[in-house]
Amino acid sequence: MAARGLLNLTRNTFAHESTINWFPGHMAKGIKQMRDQMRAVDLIVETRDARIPLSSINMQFERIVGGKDRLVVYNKADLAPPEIQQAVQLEMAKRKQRAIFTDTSINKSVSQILQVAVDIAQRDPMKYPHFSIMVVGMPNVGKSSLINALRRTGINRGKAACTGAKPGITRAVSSRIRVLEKPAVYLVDTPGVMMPHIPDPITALKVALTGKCGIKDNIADESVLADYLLFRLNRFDAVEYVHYCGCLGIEQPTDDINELVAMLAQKIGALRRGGEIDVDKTLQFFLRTYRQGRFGRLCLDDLDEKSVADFFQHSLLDAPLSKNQGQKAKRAAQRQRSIEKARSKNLI
Ligand SMILES: Nc1nc2c(ncn2[C@@H]2O[C@H](COP(=O)(O)OP(=O)(O)OP(=O)(O)O)[C@@H](O)[C@H]2O)c(=O)[nH]1
Repeated sequence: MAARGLLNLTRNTFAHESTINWFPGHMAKGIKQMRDQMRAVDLIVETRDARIPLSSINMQFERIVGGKDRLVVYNKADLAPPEIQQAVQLEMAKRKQRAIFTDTSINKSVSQILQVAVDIAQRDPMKYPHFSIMVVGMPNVGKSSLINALRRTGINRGKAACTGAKPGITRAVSSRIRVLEKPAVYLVDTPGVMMPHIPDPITALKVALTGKCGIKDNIADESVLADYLLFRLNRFDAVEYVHYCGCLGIEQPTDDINELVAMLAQKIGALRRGGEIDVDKTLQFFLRTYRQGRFGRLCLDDLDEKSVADFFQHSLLDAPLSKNQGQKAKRAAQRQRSIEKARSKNLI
C-alpha cells in the first residue's frame, strides 16, 4: 500500500452542503405498521451497516423501540475492517446495548442472535409460548438477508424474504416467518426506513455511498459521491483502488476525480461515439466496485472518542423529536422534489 506522505494528495477536508430529505410513503407506512405490531414483539433486532456503524443509526427507532429488549446487529461485517469491532462493542456497552457483527453470506455469528432469543424465551417459558423478533433498520443494511440466514441456521430452510442489491425491496412489514422450532421463534421483516431528514451533509453522503438510497437516483449526485469516496480512500491510505484499478492503467493515487474518471473510462471502455467519455457509466463503475468491497474493507465513520461523542450529541439534537416534526420534514422534502422536478422541466 502506498504511503500518503509520499503522494501528491492535498485534500484534508471535503466540502459538501446538501442534506438528504427522503422519506417516501412506504417508509411512513412501515413505521406505523411497526408501531402497531410492537406490542406483540419480544425482541427488536436493529440492523446497521458495519461500514458506517454510526451513520446507519436511525434515531427514529429509539422512539419506536421503547423499553423492548434490543439487540444491535452490525451486518456486512465482511466489508468493514475487523479492528473496528472492539471499539464499536465498547461504545455499545457504554450505552447498555449488545452488538453482534454478522456476515449473512456465510451465516457468520447468526446463531448468536438466535441464542439471545432462546436465552430470553427460556427465562420465562410461560410468558413466551411464541417468541417474536422484529428486524428493523435502514434500507439495504441486509435485514431480509439476515432473516434468511437465521432461517437457514435455525430450521435449515431456504429463503423466506426477498433480497436485492437495490434498496427498497421490502415495502411492508411481513407476516411471521418461523426461524426456530423449540422454543418457537418467529421473525417479522420490515421495510428499510430512512431518517426523514439527515441534517449532516457528510453523514448523508456516507449513507448514500453505501447504497442506502439508490431507489431514487437524484437523491445524491453520483459525481459528488464518487469524489467523496476518492477523498476518503486517499485520506485513509486505503489506496487499494489503485491496485484494483492498476490493471486498468491507474498507477498512483490521485485526488482529482476528473483525472480518475478520464483514466478509468479509457480502460473500461466507457466511451461514446467519437471517443467522448461516458462519465455516468464510469462513475457508476467506480461506486459499484467500492460497494462490492473490491477496494478493501473500509469504515467510513471516524470512531475516535471525540467523533463518537460529537455524533451522538448532534444526532440526538437534530433527530426529529416528534411525529409532527418528521411529517414536517417529509413535507419539506416533497416541496423540494416538486421544485427540482419543475426546474428540470424548465418551468421555473
Ligand atoms: N457483503 C455483504 N453483502 C450483504 C450482506 N448481507 C446482505 N448483503 C447484500 O446487501 C444487499 C441488500 O440486502 P437485503 O437483505 O435485501 O437488504 P434489506 O435491508 O432487506 O433491504 P431493503 O429491502 O431496502 O430494506 C443485497 O445485495 C445482499 O446480497 C453481508 O453480510 N455482506
